[in-house]
Amino acid sequence: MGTVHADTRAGERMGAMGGPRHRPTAAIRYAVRSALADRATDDLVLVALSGGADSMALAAALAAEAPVLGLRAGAVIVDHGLLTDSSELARTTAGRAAGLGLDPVEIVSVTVDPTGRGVEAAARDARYAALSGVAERLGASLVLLGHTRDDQAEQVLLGLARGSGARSLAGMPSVRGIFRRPLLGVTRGDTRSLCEAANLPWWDDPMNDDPAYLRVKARRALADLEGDLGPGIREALARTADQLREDADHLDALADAAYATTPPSREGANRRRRQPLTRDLLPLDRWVGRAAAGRAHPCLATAPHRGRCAGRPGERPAYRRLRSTPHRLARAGPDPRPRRPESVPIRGSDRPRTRLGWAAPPTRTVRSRAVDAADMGKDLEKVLITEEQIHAKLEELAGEIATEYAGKDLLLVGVLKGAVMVMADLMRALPISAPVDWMAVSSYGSGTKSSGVVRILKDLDVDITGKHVLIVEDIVDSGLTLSWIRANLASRSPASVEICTLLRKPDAAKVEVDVKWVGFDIPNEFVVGYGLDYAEQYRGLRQVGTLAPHVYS
Ligand SMILES: O=P(O)(O)OC[C@H]1O[C@H](OP(=O)(O)OP(=O)(O)O)[C@H](O)[C@@H]1O
Ligand code: HPA
Repeated sequence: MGTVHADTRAGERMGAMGGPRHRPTAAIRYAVRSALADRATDDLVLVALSGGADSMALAAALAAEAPVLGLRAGAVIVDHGLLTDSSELARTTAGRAAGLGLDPVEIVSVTVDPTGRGVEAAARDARYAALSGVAERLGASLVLLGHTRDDQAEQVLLGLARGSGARSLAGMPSVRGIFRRPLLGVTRGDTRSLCEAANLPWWDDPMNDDPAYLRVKARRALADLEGDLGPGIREALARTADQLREDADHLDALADAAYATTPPSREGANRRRRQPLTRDLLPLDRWVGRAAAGRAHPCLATAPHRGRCAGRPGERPAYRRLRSTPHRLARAGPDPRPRRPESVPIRGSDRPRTRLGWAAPPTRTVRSRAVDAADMGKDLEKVLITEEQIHAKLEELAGEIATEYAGKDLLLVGVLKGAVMVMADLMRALPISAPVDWMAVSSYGSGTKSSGVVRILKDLDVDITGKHVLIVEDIVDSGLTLSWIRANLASRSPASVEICTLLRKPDAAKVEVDVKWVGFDIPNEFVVGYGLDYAEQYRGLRQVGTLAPHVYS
């Protein structure tokens, strides 16, 4: 890496740039000024400089605009080492950048390893990594890239040829992380024109003429198309990219919203298939993601499905591909792989798992069998809270709750299934009458890990706008469920949202939840009874306790 310092001729160069009456110069300077408008005084902005006309014009505009906006401006030249004279070219370009008044100017040498993906992709990855690295080291807040409308048109054409959906037709975004592309609205002709007006030399990368590269092929194809279809083709393709980007963003936003309200896919592919498409569609990319990890029905683990998910973080599979998934499942029939045994092994943990991934006492296997009611008590190792204690506590809480909500429009919201007992007894203890509604939720978590993101399995039947909502729960353990539910309900414009829980494990808290009424704080042990289950058993116990080791063996 080398550093070249600025010379003092920058002002002269700027004066020679063509001035406001030179249309391409004005357009490029305006584009750069707009891209910098949100920067704070003294921010450092870098330009990624290849030495070609596009990036030289961008560098000149940055050098002219930055001082006006109170910003610092520098340049980074990435030497890909792909040409024999690449280091000399890099040095020359650095000298030109310094001549524009950019400071600092840095050259970064990268190694391009094309194995398995081609030179273009490997060079791009190496370049972006190098640019990010320099920006971070220098504390730059932005890196400007010199892609023009012509590059955008080529990008869209390449996306069209790939046939891979809206996101790839959306072309290059003008903003991605620290990178900005201010010149997407100007043409390659404009950048050359600015360079000529400013008497700025540039060099043409011979790789830009090598038909071995896809981009060069696209450039030539576009030139042909322009001949046949008229000169507006580049602009039209770039406009298509803008429109499709908005569409793709909107679909992503719809997908996120749908995730928040669609039932989960716990029970497997066959059940999911029966759900209506509208609700089913967007969570299907979760299925496709599972396919990538080999966990879903094997018919989903095909290359296209995998390919759309794996290795492209942040990109969703195309709508059409998702839409085909239920049909694939329907055609493929049941999963041919051996089914899980009836017993459910407890993976990766010595505690049973809930929907949010917490665990319980030493455990190997849970038999999914009915437990004789008479045996339930025998399966307890220790009773932590007796039936009498529970009822006394609920009477006490009910009194406080009645005082708090006297004369108010109260709605009790129970969280299925564990809260059934608490709700039933609390309602009967309440001296006021209040309607009740239920929610059922499930975590997005996979395996024994929870993301803490919850999905609604069953939503409330009623609108809670203006109502005082009291969430009634059996237990607050990690707090993840309740903090999510509370935030979700709070977003529906109720008059208030409070929580009442019979049990709380202060030592298990992963997030702080403000619980207004707590029956008992208990130690961080796995408990059952009074609505709380272990593998769906023991909910009917009248007391709360811990299970004996023989249950887990
Ligand atoms: O504080 P957290 O770690 O989020 O755990 C609390 C949640 O766990 C229990 O539900 P569970 O997932 O066992 O479902 P269930 O009510 O159907 O038994 C309980 O009813 C809470 O909703
Ligand atoms: N037991 C049963 N269900 C639970 C628990 C527990 O300790 N914590 C959260 N859900």
